[in-house]
Amino acid sequence: MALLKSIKSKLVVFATVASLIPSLGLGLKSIKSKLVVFATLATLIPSLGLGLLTFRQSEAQTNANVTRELRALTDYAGREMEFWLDRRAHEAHVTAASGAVIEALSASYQRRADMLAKYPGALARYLQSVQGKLDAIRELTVMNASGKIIASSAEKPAGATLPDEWPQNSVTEGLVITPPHWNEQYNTATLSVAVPVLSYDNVLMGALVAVLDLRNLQPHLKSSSTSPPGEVFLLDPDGRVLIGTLAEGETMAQLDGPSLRELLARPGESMFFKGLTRREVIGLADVFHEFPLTILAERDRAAVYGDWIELRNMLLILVGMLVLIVAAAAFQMGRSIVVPLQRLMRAADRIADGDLEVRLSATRNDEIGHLTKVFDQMADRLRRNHAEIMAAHEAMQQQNRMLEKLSITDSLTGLYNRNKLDAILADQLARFRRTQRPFALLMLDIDHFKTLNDTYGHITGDKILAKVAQILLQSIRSIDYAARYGGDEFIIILVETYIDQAVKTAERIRTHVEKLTYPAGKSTISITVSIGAVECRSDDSTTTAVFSRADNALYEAKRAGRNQAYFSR
Ligand SMILES: Nc1nc2c(ncn2[C@@H]2O[C@H](COP(=O)(O)OP(=O)(O)OP(=O)(O)O)[C@@H](O)[C@H]2O)c(=O)[nH]1
Repeated sequence: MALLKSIKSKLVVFATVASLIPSLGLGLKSIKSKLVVFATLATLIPSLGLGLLTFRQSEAQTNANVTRELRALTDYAGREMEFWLDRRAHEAHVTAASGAVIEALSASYQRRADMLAKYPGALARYLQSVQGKLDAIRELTVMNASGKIIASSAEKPAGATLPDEWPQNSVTEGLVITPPHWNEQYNTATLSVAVPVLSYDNVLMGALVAVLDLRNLQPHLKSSSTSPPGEVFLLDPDGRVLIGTLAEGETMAQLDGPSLRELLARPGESMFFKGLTRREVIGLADVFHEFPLTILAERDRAAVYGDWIELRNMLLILVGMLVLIVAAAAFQMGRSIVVPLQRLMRAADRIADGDLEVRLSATRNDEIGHLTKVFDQMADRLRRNHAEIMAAHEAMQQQNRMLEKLSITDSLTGLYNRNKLDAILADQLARFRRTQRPFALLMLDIDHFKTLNDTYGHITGDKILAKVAQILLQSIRSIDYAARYGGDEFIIILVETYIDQAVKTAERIRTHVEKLTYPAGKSTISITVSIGAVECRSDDSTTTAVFSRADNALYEAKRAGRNQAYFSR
């Protein structure tokens, strides 16, 4: 039973732990663990509930059946005992009514010395002969009315202590039974039956006491064919076993006090207790009405409930396995939902982080597969839109760059325009103030350009302007600036340059321009430039001041005959 109990408790603990593990491990936050817990509970509660309910009912039914059978056993034993006693009483009555007994007691009663001397021996032999024929009787003793033993079948008659009221009882009831007890002399459980011996004229002369061997009753306690299974015992008032139906060799202990008291307190009611063989039994007691004798019927509990317990354990194992299977299926189902969802979540996170190169391939045809497909389409559309936006952005940036360039470029020559020139000059002036490193400014003007225009036309004039711009760009460093100031005037800013170096650059430009020849029909155009050069000074408070000084220098160059560079410090 201890083993079965432990299996049962293990299963209960297992089922509880199995249902708790996912919830403990995952804190019931994920869909997966929620599904597992739900499926486990949905399986565990109805199957365990229904199963246990059924088993409770079947246990109650089994209990009722066993109780009924045990009652049948005690009833049967009680009836058999009564029959047996009746038969023994009858045998005692017949013996008591025999002439030998009556005459012997008559002699004693009449105090006839001759008879008294003759009868005891003869009576004893008679009693021995009768007792020898009756299996259930161990001793027959004849007593006179005052309780004195007249004769006995036994050498040492056990005698009997007859109750004080015996003479009356014996006449009226005809029978006195002493409580059964363990008889050391005969080494068996016995009880004594005393029947009155009456004279022929119905006067009580004495009694015949028969000592009955209860072992003789033992085969009658249970019917081998009709009695239900179980063992029957007769107990004395202290709970000691007098006889029982147990097979020979089975050792029997005394019933423990509390169990005995409880059994006696509820006669006919079954209960579980440690039986006489120290095994767990279900049993009930009945009290014999004639005298203090308890009839105990019991059955081995394992034998009664063995099948039931096995079935219950099977149910628990089945439920445990069912829970495991369902939990595993739910876990798998949860996984099949959660894993693709996690894939989708990771992909969504990557998109949220700006990585649009996410592609999921939908391998399933269910809702998740549909969701994955839609997600892929959305990501595709997002990629296309993003590419379009990026292309538009790039185009816009290019346009902006072009616009920016146009806004600072002279369209005819490709040099910086006047606006940009103003900004560059302001910047250089500020830089000079910061670093005290001067820059130089060259102002150029094509000589007699009006005449050239007038002679060869404006288009040729434009081409000459572009050629001069080209020479300017080729003549300066990459850090320097060249701009068209307006009409046929150009400005060059030489960064971190003193006037001496500036004059050299101006001279180089002048020479290049002078050497320039441009074909125009049959003739060739040659041009010259006049250049005014200045170095910025600390008293140049504005860009206009620098321009003004450069303009003056140019004017001086023109005035000096053109095709020359003039500088002022
Ligand atoms: N082809 C062409 N001519 C221009 C352009 N802008 C201005 N001009 C002309 O350039 C001429 C400039 O003449 P000026 O600088 O005043 O006089 P000049 O003939 O060069 O004489 P000096 O400068 O004194 O040597 C004018 O006739 C303008 O019409 C232009 O973009 N293209």
